[in-house]
Amino acid sequence: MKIGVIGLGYIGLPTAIMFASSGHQVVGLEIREDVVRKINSGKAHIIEPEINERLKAVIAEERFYATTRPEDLRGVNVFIVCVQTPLVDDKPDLSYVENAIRTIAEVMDRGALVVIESTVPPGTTVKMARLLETLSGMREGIDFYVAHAPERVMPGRIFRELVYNSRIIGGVSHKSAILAERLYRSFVKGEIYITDATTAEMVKLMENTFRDVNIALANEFAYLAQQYGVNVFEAIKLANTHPRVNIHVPGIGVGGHCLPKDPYLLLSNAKKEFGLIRLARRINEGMPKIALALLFEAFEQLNIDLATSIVTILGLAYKGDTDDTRNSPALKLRELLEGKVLEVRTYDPYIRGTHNSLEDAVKGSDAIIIATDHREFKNLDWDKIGKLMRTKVLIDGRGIIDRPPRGFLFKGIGRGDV
Ligand SMILES: NC(=O)c1ccc[n+]([C@@H]2O[C@H](COP(=O)([O-])OP(=O)(O)OC[C@H]3O[C@@H](n4cnc5c(N)ncnc54)[C@H](O)[C@@H]3O)[C@@H](O)[C@H]2O)c1
Ligand SMILES: CC(=O)N[C@@H]1[C@@H](OP(=O)(O)OP(=O)(O)OC[C@H]2O[C@@H](n3ccc(=O)[nH]c3=O)[C@H](O)[C@@H]2O)O[C@H](CO)[C@@H](O)[C@@H]1O
Repeated sequence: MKIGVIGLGYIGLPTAIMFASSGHQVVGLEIREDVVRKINSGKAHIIEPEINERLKAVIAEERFYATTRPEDLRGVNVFIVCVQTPLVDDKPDLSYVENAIRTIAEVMDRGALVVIESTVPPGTTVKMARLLETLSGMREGIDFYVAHAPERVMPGRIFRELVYNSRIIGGVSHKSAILAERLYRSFVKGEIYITDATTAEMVKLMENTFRDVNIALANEFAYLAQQYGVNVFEAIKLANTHPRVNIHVPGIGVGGHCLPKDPYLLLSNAKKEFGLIRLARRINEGMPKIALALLFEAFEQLNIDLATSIVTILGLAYKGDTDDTRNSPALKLRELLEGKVLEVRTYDPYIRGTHNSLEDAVKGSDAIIIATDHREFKNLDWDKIGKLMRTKVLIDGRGIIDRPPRGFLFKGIGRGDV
């Protein structure tokens, strides 16, 4: 097959590489010129295990290249849409998907298969198929085919999960789903389940909403544990010994491109709702404030003047071992602190523009707030760090410190025991 992948981000680039290494000829269309240049030089612009080796291999075999020119998609049999679907002013911004569809309409031949991998509100894939019909004058299910194949991979494990995860494929027509199933079989070893496009859209959104609501429940438990003098992590470990209980991990918040917006995408086309999903969102969005309250409490206990204090945030990424800062609670925390304290510093080994070294970031600082569970932060030498600080306050927003380090005033989300 000749495949065109539209949007070479966290999902599109690994997907393009995967199809190319499974024997297809792949062209990646990307609007960002800097990204195209970097990719064609054999270097990925995102952090993901194995990505650079795999990218170099498919470029060397001449199975893949990136381009900004839509004309390069002429002659393609399969289009895969992997563009972003963010929220803007609390509403889904589907303009990237729509633009991709308009590009496809200009270059698509009869018989083409169009797969939307981007996460979209229920009803979008059918709407996009109708738009393609209007723009091309051809009929879906007869002249061209449209399916939704939502992506379920977890950053950090993308190349493994692309192969071994099960997939849901929803066709606008049944034939579209069958064609898409055949396509994904070129590398998927997991199950492939076929359904209609709107069900597939809802399944994807339900999965992420399930996770978000469960994290909100864990966060509520953490807040209660703080008041009851309980270590919530110990309590969760014990509760999870029940055969039907699986409480998630509480923390400073829920970031990333997906979980903070997918529950809203799920609600966006509905007229009525019960409110649970929205409440869970509000709880998770409010968690940076809970971490901040712990900091203020600690400063009050030590009589530290907030206005002249220096606070260091460890981690800017939305979760451990990634460089992705989209919707990161650490950014929200920084925003909340700015203007209230004398200086807010950040250190993230994966992110340029933060302090160059941990030592640099903590020297003379009054407090450290752990906002990301990077591997590097799990076994730090707290004695050494403490010696560099002006005042030794440590707030754990990610439950990665089991025993409070000596000499520190330690507080943590869910740590009512300290
Ligand atoms: N990141 C994840 O972990 C993840 C996992 C599963 C599903 N998803 C979903 O997949 C989709 C993509 O997410 P992502 O994280 O890869 O986003 P991303 O922002 O990393 O990548 C999207 C890319 O598409 C490009 N683009 C936008 N419009 C374009 C156009 N018209 N033509 C060519 N290129 C265009 C952008 O420049 C960008 O590089 C979203 O809907 C997301 O919800 C993401
Ligand atoms: C249903 C599901 O599994 N979906 C996954 C999810 O992937 P993700 O990269 O967004 O990763 P998460 O691990 O969910 O983290 C998000 C944020 O929640 C915080 N968190 C997490 C677990 C917890 O118990 N307590 C927390 O506080 C964490 O720190 C981070 O800020 O969406 C992708 C895109 O759709 C999916 O493809 C992928 O399958």
